[in-house]
Amino acid sequence: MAPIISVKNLSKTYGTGRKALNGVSLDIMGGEIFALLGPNGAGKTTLIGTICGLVNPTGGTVTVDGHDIITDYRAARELIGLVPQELHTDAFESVWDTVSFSRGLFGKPKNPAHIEKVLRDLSLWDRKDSKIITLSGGMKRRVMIAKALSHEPQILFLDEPTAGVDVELRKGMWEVVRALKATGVTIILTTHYIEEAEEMADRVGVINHGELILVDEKSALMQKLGKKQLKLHLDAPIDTVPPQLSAYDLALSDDHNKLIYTYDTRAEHTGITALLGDIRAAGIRFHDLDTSQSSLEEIFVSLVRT
Ligand SMILES: Nc1ncnc2c1ncn2[C@@H]1O[C@H](COP(=O)(O)OP(=O)(O)OP(=O)(O)O)[C@@H](O)[C@H]1O
Repeated sequence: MAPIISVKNLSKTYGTGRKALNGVSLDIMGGEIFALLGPNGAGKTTLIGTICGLVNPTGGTVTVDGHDIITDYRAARELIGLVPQELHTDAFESVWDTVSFSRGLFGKPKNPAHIEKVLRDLSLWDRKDSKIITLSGGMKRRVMIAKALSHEPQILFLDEPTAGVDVELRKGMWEVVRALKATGVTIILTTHYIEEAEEMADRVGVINHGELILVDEKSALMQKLGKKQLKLHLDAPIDTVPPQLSAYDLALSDDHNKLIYTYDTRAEHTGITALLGDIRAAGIRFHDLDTSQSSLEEIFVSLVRT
């Protein structure tokens, strides 16, 4: 199957000299949900903006369903719906009008049946006559999606769809995105939340300093990223990790008061039970323990290092 989006050796250097994309190549397959992960300033918005024709690349090519985004801009852009990070709609317009207007911007003839379907799919139908200003935050975000879907695109870009929303709303948004996938729309989303990528994506790409450092099936990536740490607070400091515990690859904190065990949350056996038994056998006592999950930021750092 040919990819619906094909990015080849894409580069972008802004007028300031800032290199935001450096030789990015990526194929997106029709019907998949692709999550683009990356720390602030990694180049996610620049990559999306370039594919959507909002940012001019300085090198490389992008085709959308075979249409070059520069030489065949209109055809490429028509296939794409973009939901930007910020909500900017006219607060005093009705839901129906604002979504219908978005369709008009693409020069598409009126199609009330499609607008109705989009609003129903996004659970906005009973608010179609409400002014945007009267809607909750979650509804406003769904209006942004409805606007992006108004011209019947095959591909939907969501830039940080759940940034700053509470857990409840985030879950609602995930359901909306899953339902859209079921209608055959290809979805590319950017996120800081590893949980979001884990919940939704078929594949995940990690971008850092303008380079795509990893693209993988979600399940494979989560295996690599799903590291947790167990910290044991010792009764008394120790000089070194005793040799009989060498199999666990333990680290000793700088103050020699804590033993740190890194394990894989998704492995069948974490090894914690055996470790605690062997620590006791080695005569080491501890009075407290805690666990922590590596943050996305830390994961990126470790990915970049390897
Ligand atoms: N219009 C611009 N002019 C100059 N530099 C820019 C411009 N837009 C972005 N940059 C720079 O390019 C780099 C990539 O920015 P980009 O917005 O693509 O990152 P991002 O991964 O989307 O970050 P965030 O998660 O903060 O949105 C950053 O260093 C940013 O400061």
